[in-house]
Amino acid sequence: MSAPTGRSDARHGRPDARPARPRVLTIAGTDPTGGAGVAADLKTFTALGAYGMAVVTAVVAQNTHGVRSSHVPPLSVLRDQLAAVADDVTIDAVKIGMVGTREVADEVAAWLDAERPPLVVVDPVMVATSGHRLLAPDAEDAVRRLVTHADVVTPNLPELAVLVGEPEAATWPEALAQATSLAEHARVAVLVKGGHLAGGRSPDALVVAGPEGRVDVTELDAPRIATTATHGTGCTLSAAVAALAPRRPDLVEAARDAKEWLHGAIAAGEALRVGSGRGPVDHLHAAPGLGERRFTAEAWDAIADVRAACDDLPFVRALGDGSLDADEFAAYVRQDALYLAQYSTVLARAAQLAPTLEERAFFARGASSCLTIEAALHEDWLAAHGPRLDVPPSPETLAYTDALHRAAATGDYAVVVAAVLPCYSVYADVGARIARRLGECGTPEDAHPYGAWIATYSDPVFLAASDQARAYADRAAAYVSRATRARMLAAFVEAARHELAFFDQTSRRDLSAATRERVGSASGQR
Ligand SMILES: Nc1ncnc2c1ncn2[C@@H]1O[C@H](COP(=O)(O)OP(=O)(O)OP(=O)(O)O)[C@@H](O)[C@H]1O
Ligand SMILES: Cc1ncc(COP(=O)(O)O)c(N)n1
Repeated sequence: MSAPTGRSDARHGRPDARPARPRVLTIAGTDPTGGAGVAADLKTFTALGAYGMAVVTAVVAQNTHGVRSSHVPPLSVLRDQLAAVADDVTIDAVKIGMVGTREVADEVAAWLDAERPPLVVVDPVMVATSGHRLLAPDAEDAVRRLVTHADVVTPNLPELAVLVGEPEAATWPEALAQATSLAEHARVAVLVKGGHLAGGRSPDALVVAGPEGRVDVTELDAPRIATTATHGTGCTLSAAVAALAPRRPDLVEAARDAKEWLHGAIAAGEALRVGSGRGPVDHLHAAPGLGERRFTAEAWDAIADVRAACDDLPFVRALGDGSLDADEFAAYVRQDALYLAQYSTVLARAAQLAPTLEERAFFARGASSCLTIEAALHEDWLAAHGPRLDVPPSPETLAYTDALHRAAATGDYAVVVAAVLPCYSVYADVGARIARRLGECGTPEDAHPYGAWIATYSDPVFLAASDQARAYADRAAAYVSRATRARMLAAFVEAARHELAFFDQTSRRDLSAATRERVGSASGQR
């Protein structure tokens, strides 16, 4: 089982009242070149769709070559900043970076005790990539205490060694053993970072100690990128976990997405040409640029052939002009009912993975209404228009539902939303054109044999749901890596092609004849 995402919003007692953008606070030091500390954290929050806030613990004169000086303002300055934020703003998550001194660490720990933010990520910053100390040696105990106030701690290998009081791990298994020991003793999830290991991989792992001595280890592996853009990677990863965790079902999903997103940022970092030392990562690598196309606009263009082909299908034409054989229609409806039962479970998965309460509710309602419609199809339409036929799912139905289940199995919300989208949009699109043609012919809906059915295509409630699903897909696509966006597009196109095959199935394999045979043998009438 995965770790919970965090405590409920005890202070405000209204976890459900969270807006779509989590309000995330960083408490950290500065970097005037913008690669690490609060600057990196605020860029990360913004790039990942969170609202960012910052409390400064230390003013650090540093660049891509190293730290020149560091100044920790009087404690009252820290206290006033923390109070100014907490007195006014509901905080959904906190990321803590450089604390610098024992006094700052203890002050922040006391503030966490008083405020109890729903999610706390501690990056136990001790030494910069350049080798300069960012934590006073006598502050290590205070950082160990601070870690016990966190939900997640994100040490690199030297920091992990200090936290557990052992020599630095030389191998990944040693690092995992130390992370397990920290998770068990400090009762905190440990996102241990293997960036300092030698070799071609840069492994991380989320280690969570559960009840009765159980420990869950989720490895998050990635190839090591040959680059100089590694300044601020630790700051960026912990900030990404804080920004994503309020909108992910658990910490595993948040850590996985944070790592994937950071990987893209590291890969794009050198192209920024910032500084001549170890440069920053590109926090904007996955953000939609000005004028960049929405995912659904791109996806819609990618299935232009499918949409045109739908209009030309004999089934769609006959449905539109009312000449469709009633048995053929019944065979289609039966497959639709079988499809909807499966589609419902995939919508339920989307609800489970959805980042916001609003999206969770939307997809859960969708899952529920699929079952209602499916039951109605059985009870009403098939009962009224022919005997109930327990036909198995057709190859087209199976192929479509298998593709949807595969998308659901990725556990990636963005991919699942893309896969379920054609059932909304292609259906609405084809239906709108059939309904328009009906209107142009002057045929009233109630005079058309399938008028009631066609009316469901253009039902305003269904069209609004279709628009909403599109908006959610665009929102999901705005904060994913290019690789995930490509997976979204592939899932969308595949599902759209299955929509086409689904519409075509009765004419293609003459299910109507098979249906007639069954009807004949079942009822002895034809
Ligand atoms: N060259 C690289 N290629 C791919 N991923 C990397 C690379 N270097 C670091 N990472 C990743 O960046 C994150 C930070 O790792 P690292 O172990 O360097 O932490 P850190 O030392 O706290 O970072 P910082 O450089 O900010 O001090 C981890 O997710 C790690 O796997
Ligand atoms: C204010 C601040 N916080 C953290 C780091 C660590 O980042 P890195 O190890 O990449 O230099 C830093 N350099 N400055």
